[in-house]
Amino acid sequence: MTTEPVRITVEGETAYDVLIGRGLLGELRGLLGPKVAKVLVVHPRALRSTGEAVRDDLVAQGLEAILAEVPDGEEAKSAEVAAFCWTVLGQSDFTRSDAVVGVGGGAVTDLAGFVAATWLRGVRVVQVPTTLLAMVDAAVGGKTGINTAEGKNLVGSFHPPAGVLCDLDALDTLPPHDLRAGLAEVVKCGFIADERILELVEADVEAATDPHSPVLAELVERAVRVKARVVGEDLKESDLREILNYGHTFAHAVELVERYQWRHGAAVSVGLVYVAELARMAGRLSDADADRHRTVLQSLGLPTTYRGDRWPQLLDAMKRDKKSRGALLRFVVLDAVGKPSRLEGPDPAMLQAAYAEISAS
Ligand SMILES: NC(=O)c1ccc[n+]([C@@H]2O[C@H](COP(=O)([O-])OP(=O)(O)OC[C@H]3O[C@@H](n4cnc5c(N)ncnc54)[C@H](O)[C@@H]3O)[C@@H](O)[C@H]2O)c1
Ligand SMILES: O=C(O)C(=O)C[C@@H](O)[C@H](O)[C@H](O)COP(=O)(O)O
Ligand SMILES: [Zn+2]
Repeated sequence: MTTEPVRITVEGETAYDVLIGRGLLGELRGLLGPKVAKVLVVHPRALRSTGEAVRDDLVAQGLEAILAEVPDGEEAKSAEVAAFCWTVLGQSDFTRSDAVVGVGGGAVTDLAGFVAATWLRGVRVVQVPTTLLAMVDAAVGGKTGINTAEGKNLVGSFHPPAGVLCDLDALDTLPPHDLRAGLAEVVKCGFIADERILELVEADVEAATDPHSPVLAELVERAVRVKARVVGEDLKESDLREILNYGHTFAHAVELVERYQWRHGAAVSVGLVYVAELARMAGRLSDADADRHRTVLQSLGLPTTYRGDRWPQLLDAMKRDKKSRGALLRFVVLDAVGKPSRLEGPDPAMLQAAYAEISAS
């Protein structure tokens, strides 16, 4: 069913719209802009038919559209896959007036954004996120990138999209564990900036995890509004944008140690509990607010503990977090719900003690 979409504008040097609704494919041509003649549609293997539907729709509107099928999940975020996309663009003579469309989860939108940012030093990209996580977070805000052997998102660029289409119909085929993974980023937004998100989850967890419920639609809208406000003010993460990285210092370390076999959202869930424990130990966060992290995330079926025998590897990975400055580890912490701040250079013993608090026995 097609309904009038919610439109959220992300401000900045080149403002763009995030559309949230159902049956939105018809909006894609408009977001691509009038000058575009050729489009590269990047999609994961699992979404071949969705990629083909997008391509056929663009062709029917007189554009030349070419598919680039990439691996599912985190495997798409590699230099090799980016190089494959550059080859397709080169062999198809893509110029600066052409565009890339990313159709998929956050891994694909990160890759597609990176390919668009680097091709001819930057062409337009429109994102069509198909996971909850990509709708509320990855596809919005212009952080693009790929992984290297040493860590997550270590190569990338800030390249805002020309538009984002969050078609909630895509969630119908999303496995429940992927829906939960997306909710971890929604909950993150609740803790850093919009307590109503936490209240909605606490009031009705069934509705929060039902892709057809108006509660989930409201959660998507609220999370996108948080992200849009933050990136609209600080695209390049000079300060404010760091709050979107809440829980991610530990989360990215878990993803690397687990060789990306954990979903990003699941790792974020554990990372949120870790950093809440750290803030509690540093005397910054109350017991009640720290406990609330565990309770809300557990109620959604998200992990809140991690194996207890990986400290050296986790610490090593955390040192390469982008918020680090030289040898100084920096964390986004909360002083209270909705009051993010920073914890710089915490005592190594406290870092390890917080790990002990979340370690599975
Ligand atoms: N750039 C940012 O600001 C930002 C923000 C948050 C996360 N991320 C990145 O996003 C990635 C995680 O994204 P994700 O959680 O969407 O995972 P994902 O992209 O790995 O997708 C998960 C799986 O779901 C499949 N899939 C996608 N849509 C589907 C659908 N509608 N139905 C059925 N299957 C579907 C994919 O093919 C994949 O196998 C990570 O790499 C993370 O670093 C980036
Ligand atoms: O948009 C941001 O800024 C974020 O930090 C959002 C995060 O949820 C996201 O996982 C992001 O990709 C992390 O970026 P990184 O700079 O830590 O690699
Ligand atoms: Zn994230």
